[in-house]
Amino acid sequence: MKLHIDNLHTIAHKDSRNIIGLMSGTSLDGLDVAFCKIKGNGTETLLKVEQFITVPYDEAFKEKVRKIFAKREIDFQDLCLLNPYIGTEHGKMILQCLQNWQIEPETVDLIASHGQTVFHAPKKQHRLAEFPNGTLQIGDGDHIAVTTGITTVSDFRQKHVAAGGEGAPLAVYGDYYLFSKKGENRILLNMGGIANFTVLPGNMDPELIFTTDTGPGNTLIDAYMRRFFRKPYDENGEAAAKGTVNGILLDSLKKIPFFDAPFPKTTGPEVFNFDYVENAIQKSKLTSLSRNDIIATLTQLSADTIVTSIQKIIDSSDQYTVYASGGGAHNPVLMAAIQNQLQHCSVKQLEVLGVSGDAKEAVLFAVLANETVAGAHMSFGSREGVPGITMGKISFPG
Ligand SMILES: Nc1ncnc2c1ncn2[C@@H]1O[C@H](COP(=O)(O)OP(=O)(O)OP(=O)(O)O)[C@@H](O)[C@H]1O
Ligand SMILES: CC(=O)N[C@H]1[C@@H]2OC[C@@H](O2)[C@@H](O)[C@@H]1O[C@H](C)C(=O)O
Repeated sequence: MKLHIDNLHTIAHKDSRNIIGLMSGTSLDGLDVAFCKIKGNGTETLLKVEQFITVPYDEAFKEKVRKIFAKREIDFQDLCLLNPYIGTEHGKMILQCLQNWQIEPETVDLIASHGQTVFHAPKKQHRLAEFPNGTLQIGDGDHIAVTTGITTVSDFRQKHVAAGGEGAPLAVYGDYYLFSKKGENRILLNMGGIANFTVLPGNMDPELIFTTDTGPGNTLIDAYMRRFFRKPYDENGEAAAKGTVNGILLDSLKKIPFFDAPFPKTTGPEVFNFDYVENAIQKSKLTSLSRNDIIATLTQLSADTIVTSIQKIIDSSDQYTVYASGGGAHNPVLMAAIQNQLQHCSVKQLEVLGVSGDAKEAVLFAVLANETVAGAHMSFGSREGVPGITMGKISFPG
């Protein structure tokens, strides 16, 4: 019975660990799989991303998840069944990736699985005094471990909540360990379904790092593209570029409690969804607005709320470099709208730091699992939203 613990002990003491990081984000585009070699831990972490792929979800898979995704009312059986189903499917996808990459499963030390967020309910959003922050990720780790035969670390967000956080953003830990640079003030901006950023001051003081979600990244654009253009997203911002931003709709979209709530804060498609946009359109009496104008306005909303959030946090006299990642970094209209408003910052792609912006979140979970097995205690001081903890639950395959 000691066997698994002995194995884990060996992994913890290895010079270099092979860890597969997995992320299935709010965009539901697919499973991001990053095969990483990681040495050291904490600020001494050395990372090499050996392989990366997004395994696309087929429509049937997406439909199954959408039945319960970010919904207040669901069929409880769907939730119960999807938890093992997603875990097993993710396990099978990993085995296929390993086969394609000609990597023997036995050489993988750990899988680090985020799972699929199905509901995110921070206290600031649910406002039920007797309940804490809540967040739920499914795609059970035991099923991944048994399917692949590889020890799996999963369900990272619960510890963050237990330690007083909202369960997100967790990127801040990976950002600090991998991308902090003495002498350069950095902002790591990720634009997935939801956008978030981490402020990494050039003095490396962990007490001064900061992170928050800002609101929509691509989730609203995607929802509108799906409904009206029958496309999964606005490829290269083409629809946005053909439209004109409507100021009245933009103002109406900004009038929700999330944008007035104090930082740090987190959110999800429970708030930023099709109905929220429809309500704003109805309230502004703009029902005949062209579809391209709506996409242009939604793109501007993402840019404005990202920029406003950054401006509220950093000192305008400080120079920052912004490193953008996530699918939104591929949208030139969104990127230009951000750069135009952040004149004193230079906005670059994360790739210039040697890590693919698409792989960043999957890599993050590999780094977090590395901390779970080999990390020492890190203190981030009293900064809200960044408790000094390790995260994740360990599932043995046998
Ligand atoms: N070429 C492109 N042009 C415009 N948008 C793009 C492009 N490529 C990807 N995207 C956008 O990026 C989205 C996927 O981003 P990403 O994979 O970072 O999100 P996610 O990880 O699912 O979300 P989150 O980080 O919120 O959990 C797509 O749904 C699309 O909106
Ligand atoms: C609850 C949840 O899944 N949140 C995601 C989501 O997607 C982006 C943003 O909202 C972020 O806060 C988080 O993911 C990243 C990986 C994070 O925790 O940093």
